[in-house]
Amino acid sequence: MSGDAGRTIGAARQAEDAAEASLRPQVLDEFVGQKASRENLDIFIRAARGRGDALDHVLLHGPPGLGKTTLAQIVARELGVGFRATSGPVIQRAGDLAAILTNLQPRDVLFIDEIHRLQPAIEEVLYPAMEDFQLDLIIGEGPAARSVRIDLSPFTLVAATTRSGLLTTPLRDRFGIPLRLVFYTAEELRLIVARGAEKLRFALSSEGAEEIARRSRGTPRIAGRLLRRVRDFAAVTAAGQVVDRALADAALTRLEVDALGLDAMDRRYLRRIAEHHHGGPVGVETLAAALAEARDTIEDVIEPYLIQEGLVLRTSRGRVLGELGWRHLGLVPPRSASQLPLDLLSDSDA
Ligand SMILES: Nc1ncnc2c1ncn2[C@@H]1O[C@H](COP(=O)(O)OP(=O)(O)OP(=O)(O)O)[C@@H](O)[C@H]1O
Repeated sequence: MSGDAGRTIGAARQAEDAAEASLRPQVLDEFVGQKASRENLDIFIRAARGRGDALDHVLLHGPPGLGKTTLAQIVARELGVGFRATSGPVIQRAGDLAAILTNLQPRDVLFIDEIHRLQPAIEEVLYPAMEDFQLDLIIGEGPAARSVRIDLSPFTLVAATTRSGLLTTPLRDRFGIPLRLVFYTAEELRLIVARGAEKLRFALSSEGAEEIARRSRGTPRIAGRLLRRVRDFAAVTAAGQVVDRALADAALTRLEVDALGLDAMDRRYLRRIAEHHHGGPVGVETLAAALAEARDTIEDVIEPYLIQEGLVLRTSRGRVLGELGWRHLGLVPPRSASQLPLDLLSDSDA
């Protein structure tokens, strides 16, 4: 029974992944938004290509679904080199990383997702590999152990993390090109949605695209997902019609995506702070336990957008519901909530 359920979820996930891949931009020019990062990358890629060198190592950081994997693939394509992908938690032993590194061709791109989850011992193997394209391995154990040095082809490490604050300083310092990805504007997302609809041969009006974009939490991955769900909804309820704003709104409302683009989980989070903690401050661990979510999910997936939109504030004493948060829930903020705490934490203090 559980095996079947696992297969079903696996199959659904695979279908979603395939649908997502079909919407991925292939070259830098097709990549919408992230102007500063895109322009910097463009210059560094041209320079590396001109010199025939490997591009310097790139660190992409920012919330999930903003295009880190997509950009890494584009970097390899623009450089005209091979692309190899892995992720921090998958690399269990130094030998796993050594096998990947020794198989790279000159100037290849190695993408490591979730690099903040790399084990410290493996991180140490990465330092000389990144700096001098050399691998120092210990072979054998005890008195017979000896160290061997292997030369690697020059390569580019493109690493992604949702939390650059969790990286050790020596690792962070080894990336010559650190790029921070930010939430997309509604206009950028409208363009992504309109192009996606074109690729899916789905008749969506400009206002329909705008409605989906506005409710995508600043995130292309969510925009792509909502676009596919609106298409499903329209195919059943309004076959053959151009999907306009009203139809998009009806589909999104049915999906419980509200006017600000928040989903049921976002609202549970906000309501918890309002109703159980009088608007906060409340610690993230307390919220995670109450909502039965991992702390990482709260901090990486739920909070960044709510904080950016001013619905929630992060203070040294915990999370506080902002006035907008109260209003969004249709509640009146208690008088003290309008006095903003002065000890707000900056983005990097997690
Ligand atoms: N700038 C963009 N223009 C168009 N589509 C984009 C853009 N960025 C991302 N996408 C789309 O959003 C989806 C998610 O992108 P991607 O997998 O690269 O995100 P990510 O930041 O690597 O997320 P995660 O770190 O969670 O894997 C992809 O389907 C991709 O097509």
